[in-house]
Amino acid sequence: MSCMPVVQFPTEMAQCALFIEGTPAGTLDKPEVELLLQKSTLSSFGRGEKTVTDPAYRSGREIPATNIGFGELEDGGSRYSWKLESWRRSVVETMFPGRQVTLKLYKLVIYEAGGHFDWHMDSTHSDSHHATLLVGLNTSWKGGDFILRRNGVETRADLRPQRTHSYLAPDLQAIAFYTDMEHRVEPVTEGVRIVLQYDIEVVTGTEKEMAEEDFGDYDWPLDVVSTTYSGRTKYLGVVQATADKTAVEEVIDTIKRLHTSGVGEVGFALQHLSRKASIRTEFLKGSDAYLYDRLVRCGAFNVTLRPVVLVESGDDKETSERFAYLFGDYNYDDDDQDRKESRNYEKPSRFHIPKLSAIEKISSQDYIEHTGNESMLTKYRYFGGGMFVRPRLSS
Ligand SMILES: O=C(O)CCC(=O)C(=O)O
Ligand SMILES: [Fe+2]
Repeated sequence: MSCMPVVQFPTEMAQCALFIEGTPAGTLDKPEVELLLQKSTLSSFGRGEKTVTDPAYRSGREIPATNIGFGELEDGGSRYSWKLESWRRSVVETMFPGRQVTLKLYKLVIYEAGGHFDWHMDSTHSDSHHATLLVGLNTSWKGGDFILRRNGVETRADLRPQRTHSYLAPDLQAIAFYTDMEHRVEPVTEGVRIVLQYDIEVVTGTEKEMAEEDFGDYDWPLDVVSTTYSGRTKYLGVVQATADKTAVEEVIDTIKRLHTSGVGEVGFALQHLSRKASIRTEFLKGSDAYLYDRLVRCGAFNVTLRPVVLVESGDDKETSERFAYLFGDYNYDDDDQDRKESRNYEKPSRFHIPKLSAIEKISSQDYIEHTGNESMLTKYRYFGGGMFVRPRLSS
């Protein structure tokens, strides 16, 4: 098992003060609901390249990050920054081991009775934005469960504060998930549901080196992740959909066998979707990151990542076969710079992709129509990637 696509964790009630446009609006454990409602605007969402409002699809209100401030009620220390750092660590340990990540507040969302948000993947706000963190504030509501879906497996999460012991104050609930996880918010039937939403960004290159100098080394080896995670997760369905060690060893053996039998290159689809520009080793997630790591570490392979496109062989959904081709090789405008630069890269043959693959998902009309919080320019849309494995020539 490796880095997890979703993690839920409790976080102690924080008494840090909340400000909206500079006006005190209570604390995270006692927000001024009326004021928050007053300061909020109707939420829209992305429908392809357009941003629209449609209460049948999404009904809710929001306050953008630029209008939100945090402070301390009590003297000493910086409670909000401590909270933020503890959330960040929880996310790194479980979802991005060995990476440096930052949390950026995106907005505060409010759902009153009737409020809901139908299935979507979150729109991404930069090439390094790879996951979302939600923290439910201490208000009371009924309904409004948060449902995640991956490979057809649905998991339910409740962001209402929860008590671990009758004599303790309830904990706030946080949940983080990769942006390409489909999710929805069920209708709230009573009360008001208020959630802080953060973009989780993966820091790379020189930015990363600077951050490491500042904060020391927070990197955790992949193998501790399963231990860290097992105490926390309820998401068995999702866990099973990620790679396990045995499966990875089998994949390695199979690739070696294919290479020995004369196959020059073995290609397969990445499990996780991202922007085309984010199909890079430093942004690999979940089982993709784990598998890549194993393939490279075993020393026998050269591994490349490429954007791929899905092509179906026939009109009939049941009998047609799905193949992936390198982006640019199949009736596509050949303006992809990466590809031009890799002219000496020999074309791999097309490869099969399984029925439930993520790449198939983004080809569906449903996905094209719903792109999260806002519209997505075509170049920023979710894209499928492929991992291509050649034998490493021994010198
Ligand atoms: O309110 C929530 O739990 C999350 C809402 C959501 O999915 C979104 O705003 O993208
Ligand atoms: Fe979302």
